[in-house]
Amino acid sequence: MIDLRNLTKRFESRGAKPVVDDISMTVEEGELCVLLGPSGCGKTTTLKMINRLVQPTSGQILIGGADTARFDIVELRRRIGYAIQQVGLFPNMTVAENIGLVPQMLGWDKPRIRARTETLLAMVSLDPATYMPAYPRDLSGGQQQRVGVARALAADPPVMLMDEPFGAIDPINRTSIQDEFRHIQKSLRKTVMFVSHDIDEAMKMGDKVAIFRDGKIEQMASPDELLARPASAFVADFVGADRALKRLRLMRAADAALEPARVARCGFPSADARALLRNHLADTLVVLDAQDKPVGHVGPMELAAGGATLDAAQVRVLPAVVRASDDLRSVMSMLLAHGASWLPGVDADGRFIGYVTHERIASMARGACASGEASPHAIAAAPDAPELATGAAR
Ligand SMILES: Nc1ncnc2c1ncn2[C@@H]1O[C@H](COP(=O)(O)OP(=O)(O)OP(=O)(O)O)[C@@H](O)[C@H]1O
Repeated sequence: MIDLRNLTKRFESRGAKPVVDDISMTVEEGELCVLLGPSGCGKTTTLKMINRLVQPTSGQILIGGADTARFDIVELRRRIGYAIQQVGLFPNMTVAENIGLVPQMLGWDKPRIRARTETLLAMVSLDPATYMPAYPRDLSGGQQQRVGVARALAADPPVMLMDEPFGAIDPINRTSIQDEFRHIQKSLRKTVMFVSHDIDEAMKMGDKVAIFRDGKIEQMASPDELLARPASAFVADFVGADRALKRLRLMRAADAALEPARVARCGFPSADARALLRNHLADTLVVLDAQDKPVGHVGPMELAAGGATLDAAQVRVLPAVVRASDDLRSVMSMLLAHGASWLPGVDADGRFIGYVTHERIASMARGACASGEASPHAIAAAPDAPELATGAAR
């Protein structure tokens, strides 16, 4: 846990006005907190006070409940991993030597350092055999930043400070390293303070986001809370006019899927299928195969044109399916691309989990439907609805 209490920093050259002004905040163990705000608002200075690259003017910094002012500075820095945009790899050392530096200072033996270096390189998706003997000049900017992250993790510090660590990476590689780092951070339960300029990065990475303004914290909250309820005009402005769309990125198709029982299968009585449509005030049924995977859909017209039971020839092709883990912004974009008002959601095995509709997503973006609440158009099955597909309902 990182606990900042009434932390203030004044630089003499900057006069009486503090650049960090009496801030208090707590980052719980295993949490990643992003410091976000305009240039010059004191984010980096806050970070640097934690590992004492900058000496606080006043206030307290506690790590794991202990006041860091009492720690020996070398010991303090060994306990805190630090990754910065400029990376700062030593050019005359190999990648392995760069990563092994702190473990070596801690007196680890060579086999342990080698094993750790191999694990960390694999973790950041760099092949250990190829990259351990390489020099920083042999690597791209993005690869250097990956090594920088591996080095910050080397001695397994409980706390990590990261200052725009992915800032120099192109957007495509940045997305993948953000995903990888978030996965590593969650699985290793590192407590991380992460400075960013990038609102999308902050919303994606942070358990909490602290919005800084002129050395003060304007609002600290979860990404969803910040987007849904910005505490001030400054925060609303900062998170952007498209905050409803940004919120959609934080939500998954699984949270939006509705009416998993509104389904049919080939061979089912057409009269029952029509009754199911009536009872749900719906104009379509997803048709499932024996494994509960969507194979198409039918509406009243197909049912009217067919015989007594539903036949494969009546089933219309689905334009696409949505995976449960897809974020709702991507789903919205799929709906628009296909000109569809809904698409079937499927789980990791391809089994139907429900309808993901345009209306439901719009309603979630507005915040009208917290997950779990019924959407206004979700009409529950009437008690006399035929039990066409109990096997598919979940
Ligand atoms: N050593 C220093 N001496 C004097 N002023 C400094 C020093 N370090 C930082 N500052 C000033 O303190 C203010 C806050 O700087 P800081 O680097 O913490 O901001 P930031 O929010 O991290 O900005 P950015 O996003 O641009 O990195 C700035 O106005 C900066 O010029």
